[in-house]
Amino acid sequence: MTGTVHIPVISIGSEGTLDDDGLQRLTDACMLHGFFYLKNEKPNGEGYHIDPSVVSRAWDVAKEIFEVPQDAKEKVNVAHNNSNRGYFNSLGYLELNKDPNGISIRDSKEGFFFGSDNFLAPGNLAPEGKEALIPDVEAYMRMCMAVCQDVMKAIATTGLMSQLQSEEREPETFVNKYLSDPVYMLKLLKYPPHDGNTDAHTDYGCITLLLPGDEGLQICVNNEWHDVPVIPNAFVINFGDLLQFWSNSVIKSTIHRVIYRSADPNKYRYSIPFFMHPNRGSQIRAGPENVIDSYDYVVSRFDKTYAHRKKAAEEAAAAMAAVTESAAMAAVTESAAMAAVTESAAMAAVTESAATGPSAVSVHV
Ligand SMILES: O=C(O)CCC(=O)C(=O)O
Ligand SMILES: [Fe+2]
Repeated sequence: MTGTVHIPVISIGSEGTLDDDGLQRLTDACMLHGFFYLKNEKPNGEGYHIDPSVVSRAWDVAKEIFEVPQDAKEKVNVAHNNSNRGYFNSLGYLELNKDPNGISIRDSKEGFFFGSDNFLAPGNLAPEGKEALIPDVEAYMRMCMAVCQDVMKAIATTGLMSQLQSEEREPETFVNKYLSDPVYMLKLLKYPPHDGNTDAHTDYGCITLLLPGDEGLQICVNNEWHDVPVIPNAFVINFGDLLQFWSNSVIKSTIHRVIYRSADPNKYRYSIPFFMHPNRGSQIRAGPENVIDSYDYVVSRFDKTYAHRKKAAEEAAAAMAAVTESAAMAAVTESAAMAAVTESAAMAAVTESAATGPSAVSVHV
């Protein structure tokens, strides 16, 4: 069942700040469903926070990158690397469905993963012949990062994150400590016209900035599904599980999904979600005894969600175990060698002392 829910609309101008009305709407959005629309302009319609030409290039790339034969996509499949970059389809999902009514919809989209250099391993991928598209995606990601930093700065000032120390609520201090070099990733997604789906889920991290190319996004409120209609030239922003944890559940990470059905058999749905998380090494506090490492948390969610990541995590754990074992073996060998050296020194000393009679040299073995 679908109906409408209140999703605030907030305008942000080129300088990235919000007026009092914007801050109030942001507070409402955080506490209500953790979803809001972000208009890419000041309330009076002037000034762009994200350059429209960068957005328009991102759309061009989203469409063009899929226009290669399937085997060219498969050559850059995420399963072939440990950096979670490249092509994926929904065959590899392990954990998604969070529909409170237990209804699972077959995830049917395909996509390309991109990310910041500090996520797993640097270097973005595109199919052979499409490598020139990568800088446009990277430019778009940097723009998204700046917007998400501004939204997070504003949130830090609202008092909704009660675990922040008082000086951390100061926007520049907050950004310098937690978001100066954030971990981020982006997906270019393509949904088929007849049954384009993303199964019910919550996002993992802090903040998601979505460019939805068409209708289909829904959020789950009180066990019922509600449409999130497209507003032209507006992004949809929502918050993830890490921010919910960080704010002691004051900021909501709401279950959402995509169900796309087009009457036009040629009308695919494209969308571009961008996900941002704190700097590597950030310790996220929800209470004195409740602290997690943001990066470990995000990677562990990836490892649970995707078959290729689960495999990579298992291989990494096996490699770690082998290293630990060989280090243990080396330590054993070394200590045997040390013992042999010590023993032979002792023997030499004994021999020497036997030859020279009692001496002041004491030998510890
Ligand atoms: O495609 C969309 O509109 C939303 C996708 C989404 O929720 C996600 O990738 O986390
Ligand atoms: Fe999502």
